[in-house]
Amino acid sequence: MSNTPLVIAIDGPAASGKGTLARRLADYYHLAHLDTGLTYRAVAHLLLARGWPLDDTAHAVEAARLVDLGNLDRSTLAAHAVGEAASKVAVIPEVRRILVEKQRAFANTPGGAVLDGRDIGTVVCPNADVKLYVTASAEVRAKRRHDEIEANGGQADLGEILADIRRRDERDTGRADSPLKPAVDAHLLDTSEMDIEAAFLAARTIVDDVMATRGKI
Ligand SMILES: Nc1ncnc2c1ncn2[C@@H]1O[C@H](COP(=O)(O)OP(=O)(O)OP(=O)(O)O)[C@@H](O)[C@H]1O
Ligand SMILES: Nc1ccn([C@@H]2O[C@H](COP(=O)(O)O)[C@@H](O)[C@H]2O)c(=O)n1
Repeated sequence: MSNTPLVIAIDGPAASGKGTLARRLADYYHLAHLDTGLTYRAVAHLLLARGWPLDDTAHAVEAARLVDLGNLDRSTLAAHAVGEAASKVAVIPEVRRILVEKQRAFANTPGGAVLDGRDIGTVVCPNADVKLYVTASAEVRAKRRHDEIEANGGQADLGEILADIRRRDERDTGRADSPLKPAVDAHLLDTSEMDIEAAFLAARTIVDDVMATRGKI
């Protein structure tokens, strides 16, 4: 087995299950994990908290510089409205440049890392050892997000969530800078008909196969 640190890049649309897979894979292969969506959420959260417009580049840049990867509070940033706002600040190239620099530094964690987001395989870690593009139909993703909100004691309307997911997909795939798309060398994983365990097993099989081919395991 080689000592080269393993870097796994996971991309995909909202609620596709990439975060769940990233956490499971990081745990299994003993790698550090970064949910890069939280970095865009942190910028949006700061703008919202200070009452600054989401398209105000100067303030968004200031907020991006303040993002501390060691201090991303998932519970504060998880709110649906913050996710929506994040996809608006994510279109600002200057914000992306600052956050991508921080994400790349994380990817260089000595023991290896898993990063999940929208542009990890294409922009942040183009040389990642393994790239996964995790997807599922918009209907399946909306149902998963709906069930997640209800399981956490919230109330959710499936139709509204589906509309939000479609809007977010459009914004993420349609922006000029670093749009969401599979890297040419990404392995596609459609989890529409897989539960979490099946998706994890499929992802592990891909990682193990790639690493075996490259002589790293
Ligand atoms: N294969 C699966 N089958 C059923 N439920 C799943 C599956 N994968 C993930 N989930 C559930 O779907 C919800 C969304 O998953 P997750 O948060 O991992 O998605 P995500 O792609 O990281 O979303 P976002 O980009 O919005 O953060 C969670 O409640 C998770 O438990
Ligand atoms: N690498 C990334 C990660 C996220 N974004 C944007 O942030 C929004 C929120 O992300 P979540 O994964 O937490 O839902 C997302 O809709 C993207 O617009 C990004 O651009 N690049």
